[in-house]
Amino acid sequence: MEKWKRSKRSNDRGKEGHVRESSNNVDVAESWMYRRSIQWWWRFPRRKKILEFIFATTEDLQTSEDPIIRGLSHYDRENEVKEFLDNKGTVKQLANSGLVKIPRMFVHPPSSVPCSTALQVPVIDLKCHQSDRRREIVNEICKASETWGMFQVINQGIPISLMHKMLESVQKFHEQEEVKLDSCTTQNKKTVVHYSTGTYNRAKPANWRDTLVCRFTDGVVDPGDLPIICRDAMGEDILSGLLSEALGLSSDHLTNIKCFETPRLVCHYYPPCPEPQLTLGVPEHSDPYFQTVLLQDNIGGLQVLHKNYWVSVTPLEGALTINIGDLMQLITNDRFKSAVHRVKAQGVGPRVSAAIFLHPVPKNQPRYYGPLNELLSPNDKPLYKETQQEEYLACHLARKEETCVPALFVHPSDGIPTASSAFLGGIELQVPVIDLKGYQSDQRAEIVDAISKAAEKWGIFYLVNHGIPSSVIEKLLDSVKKFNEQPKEAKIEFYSHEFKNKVYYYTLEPLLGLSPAGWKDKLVCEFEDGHVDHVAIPELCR
Ligand SMILES: O=C(O)CCC(=O)C(=O)O
Ligand SMILES: [Fe+2]
Repeated sequence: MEKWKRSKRSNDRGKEGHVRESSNNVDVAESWMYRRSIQWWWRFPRRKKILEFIFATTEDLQTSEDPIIRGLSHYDRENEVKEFLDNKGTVKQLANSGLVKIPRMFVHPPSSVPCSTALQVPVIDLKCHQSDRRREIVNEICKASETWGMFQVINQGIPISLMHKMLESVQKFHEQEEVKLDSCTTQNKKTVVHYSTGTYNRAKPANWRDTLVCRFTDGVVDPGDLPIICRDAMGEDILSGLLSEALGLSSDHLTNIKCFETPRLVCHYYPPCPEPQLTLGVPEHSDPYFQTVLLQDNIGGLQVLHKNYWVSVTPLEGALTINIGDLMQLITNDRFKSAVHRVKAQGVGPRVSAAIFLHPVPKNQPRYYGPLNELLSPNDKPLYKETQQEEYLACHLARKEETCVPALFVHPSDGIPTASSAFLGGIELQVPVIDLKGYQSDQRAEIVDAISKAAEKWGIFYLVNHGIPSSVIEKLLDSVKKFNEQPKEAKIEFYSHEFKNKVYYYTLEPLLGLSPAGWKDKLVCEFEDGHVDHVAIPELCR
């Protein structure tokens, strides 16, 4: 499962991530590097960001309206979190305080994926689903689940007045004079209700929303525990039948294997945000369950990733949004796609939504799910091993933790595995080590032979006994470290993208281009004519 997630993301990014320069006006008198730097510098407006970043004061960074610049500013997160929690700890409370700049902890890195208004999430009319239109509806659901992983349904039989009532009650809950966090965490045998505005003890950006979660732990849902709209189970019986048929299975198949056994109700409240371009209500994710049924109000903000574009799920009166989850993708062996989606913060609102996540059987009766045999033809390989929900969830959460690197630095995966053992399939995988001892005497022929082989096969090798004292090597590494660890002010005199200089220090070079940033800062000292200009070198490194 982990594998597909990574490659899926990286493919998406890869498509737009690698734009190469073409240099048609070749002037042989100029060095390639210099020409390229000039082209970059003038061609892309992102050079402005570099200038802003270099010359910014801490205050400029902290108040910039640019998410890249603001996101690079340092801040005392612990203090911000404390202040937020001391001040009642809800985003609604924060929004109501009249602030014009959002706290730094809410700043999310910008997405490198563009938005599209040309594409439209499918809308499927379920009217007459039990009669002559059923075949047509099943086909539409099948196509939408295979290509989008998300669609809206209308005429599913739930009265619009009930939908409004549900959203109103969510709004009322969140707008209570004082929502007491502790008293909301009630626990009885059947239901756990948990009110939260997020987890702040991680380095990840905080989300611009408050959330109420109701979990029905043992799978036995007491209708009295549920808001009225959920008592109709959001029409999930209808959908379960239609989805089963869309897969060519009998209509009770998904119900029989208990895909939708345990619902979890999540009620979100997204207050209006003074800087909506800097934050997110829900960051990019897929739902790690079988299916989600979502009711949203008319504010908008939900977006789904499709063909490498963010596409808005336009609010439609009386519609429910159906979202295929990871486990559905797993049992259909990738036929149905789990939708990657996010919720953008809005300047207006509040926005209110209620989602029902459909899980399989509860924790105390674990059940394993793998690609369904019924869906595998003799030539199909199951793409996933069997897993149970808890195991999958743990994996999903761990993966979420990994991805807190700003989008600017995310590189597409090359898909090449790393050989962690020295032997792979019986072949020795170790970079050659060549001992230079005796290179001027009897060992010379042997050494030359080893170098020739290593150069042909590997293109890289270690040298030992090369005559450079280890104290010199240590000193060099130490000076590199010391140079980089100096305060910004000490390094700024070397900061340059003019590759004509003999010594230059730079970082974030891709702000000039379109490829992802490297996780490094770089000091370059060029001695083209073999003449080392000591004065040009930073003192620490001489
Ligand atoms: O509020 C929404 O529109 C979507 C929320 C969501 O994606 C989630 O809770 O997983
Ligand atoms: Fe979601």
